Amino acid sequence: MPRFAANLTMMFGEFDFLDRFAAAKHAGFDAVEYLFPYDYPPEAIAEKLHDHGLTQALFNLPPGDWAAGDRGLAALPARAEEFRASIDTALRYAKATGVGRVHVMSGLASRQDAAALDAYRDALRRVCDAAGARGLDVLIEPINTRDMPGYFLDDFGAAADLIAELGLANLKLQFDIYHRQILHGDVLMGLRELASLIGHVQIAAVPDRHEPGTGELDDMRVLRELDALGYDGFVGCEYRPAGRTEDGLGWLRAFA
Ligand SMILES: O=C(O)C(=O)[C@H](O)CO
Ligand SMILES: [Mg+2]
Repeated sequence: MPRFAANLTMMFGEFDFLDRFAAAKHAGFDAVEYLFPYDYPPEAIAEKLHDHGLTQALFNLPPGDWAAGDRGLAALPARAEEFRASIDTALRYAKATGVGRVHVMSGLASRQDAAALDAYRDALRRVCDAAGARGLDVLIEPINTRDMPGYFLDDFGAAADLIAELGLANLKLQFDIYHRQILHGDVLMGLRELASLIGHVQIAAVPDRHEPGTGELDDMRVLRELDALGYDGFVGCEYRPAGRTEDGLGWLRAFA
């Protein structure tokens, strides 16, 4: 049975970030994820997790300067030093929060650019090595280029090929159902074919990224498929609630 994690970057926006932990617990979640914890000291996050009995499911490595347009550093040869420093930062937060996996964003680059591809391979080897020594998995996530134009990793097949090529035991696929449907469709077959590579799943309705069950896919059927495949990892609820977060949780209560 998948375990659901509230994505505190997108959900519970009615509250300040540090108050979203309590709100998620109150709404029935036992786990949380978010994009970045770095605006807050690791101890502050750890305290919230502890106080509310929450498991940290996932967060991302620092992505560079998000406000200036960075969307990760891993495939950017000119930012290799910054990427190395970002691993140390993420691992400090990993230690404090007890998270079991971190997502590495590739950045904006072309996969046809040999230097970018080399930088990406090097970056993944490096982060998998450092994270693996602490028992953590590293995730890569194909992201659709309507939401993130120019994103390097915009193809599930390319992600699977890279994981196979690199052969790193703790490198896994972050299967975001929303991105998969926009990029390729064929969601159930994608889950079946890639099941052995999947280290984390996220869900949102397509195309508006609202609550599951409000878009073009039968999200309940997708979740049942995950269950049938024996997936017992986290499903991050990475959607923007159409209204108050709490009012839109009927889909979750219906599934659980
Ligand atoms: O956008 C997503 O789907 C993600 O999961 C990334 O972590 C951030 O863009
Ligand atoms: Mg995602």
